[in-house]
Amino acid sequence: MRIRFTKMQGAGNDFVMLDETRAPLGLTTAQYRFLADRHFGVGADQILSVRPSPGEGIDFEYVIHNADGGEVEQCGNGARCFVRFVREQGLTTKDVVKVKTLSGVIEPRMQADGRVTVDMGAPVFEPARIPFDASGLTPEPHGSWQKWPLALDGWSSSAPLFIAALSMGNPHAVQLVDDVDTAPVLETGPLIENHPRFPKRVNAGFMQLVSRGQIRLRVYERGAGETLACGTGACAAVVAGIRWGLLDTRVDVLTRGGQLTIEWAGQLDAPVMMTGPATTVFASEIDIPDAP
Ligand SMILES: N[C@@H](CCC[C@H](N)C(=O)O)C(=O)O
Repeated sequence: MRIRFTKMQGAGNDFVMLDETRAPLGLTTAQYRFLADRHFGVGADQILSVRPSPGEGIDFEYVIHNADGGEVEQCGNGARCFVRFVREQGLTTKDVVKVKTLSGVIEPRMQADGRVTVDMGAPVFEPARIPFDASGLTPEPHGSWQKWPLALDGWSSSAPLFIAALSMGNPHAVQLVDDVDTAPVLETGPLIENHPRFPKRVNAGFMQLVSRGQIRLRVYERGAGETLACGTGACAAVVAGIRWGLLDTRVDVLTRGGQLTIEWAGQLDAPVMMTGPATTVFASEIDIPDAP
């Protein structure tokens, strides 16, 4: 089957965008994996399939697949690319587009400077809703909140790991590190991602404080490995930093692929606002192997 796609990136987190507004492509897990493959396919961290309106005043629906082919609930950088994609494809002329995702309805908004702002909704802290199995763990107080101890089997360091566990529609474990350049992201990232206390696996964030208004961040993403930026990961890190009393309500997040700005007022039900770039790289067609 030959399909048309658009390659996009947001702060270096890259996407294959598929227009399924006229007809579903019906791709299998193996075909998503093929598209994401950097040697045999197009290459991407995630694949976003844009589908028609599900009604109720919502403009579109989209589904997100990680590079490993698994479907996921939410994607911050993808949400910004989505709004640029539907406008460039002539699917809408709106500046604010309502889209249904697996974790709820979000509203990306085009800004006059070309960046996109997304209301990512309120963070979720209840362990069962992340989901995070906190049974038998005693959290340590930190700022107005807490951090959870996490034992990492298979990691040699004797230093205990303390994390913030929260959901931005998808699960995140955020830890503070002295220096993101020397943090063991590639070594411990897979151990955290697959930790048995996270039954749906987790995105592992490594946050370095620069000031109360700036952090550096690396994220080892569930189902994709380390990416150049993770939008929901940036939201999760800033929320954790604010609740820990370390950050102000507006924070610039420096990732290896670019800068995002995250704002959160601090009330538990307040939405997290994310602003950042979204860029089209190229559009083309590709033959994809028949299913499995
Ligand atoms: N890159 C994304 C997050 C994509 C999904 C994530 N890997 C997960 O499995 O939850 C972002 O920008 O938020």
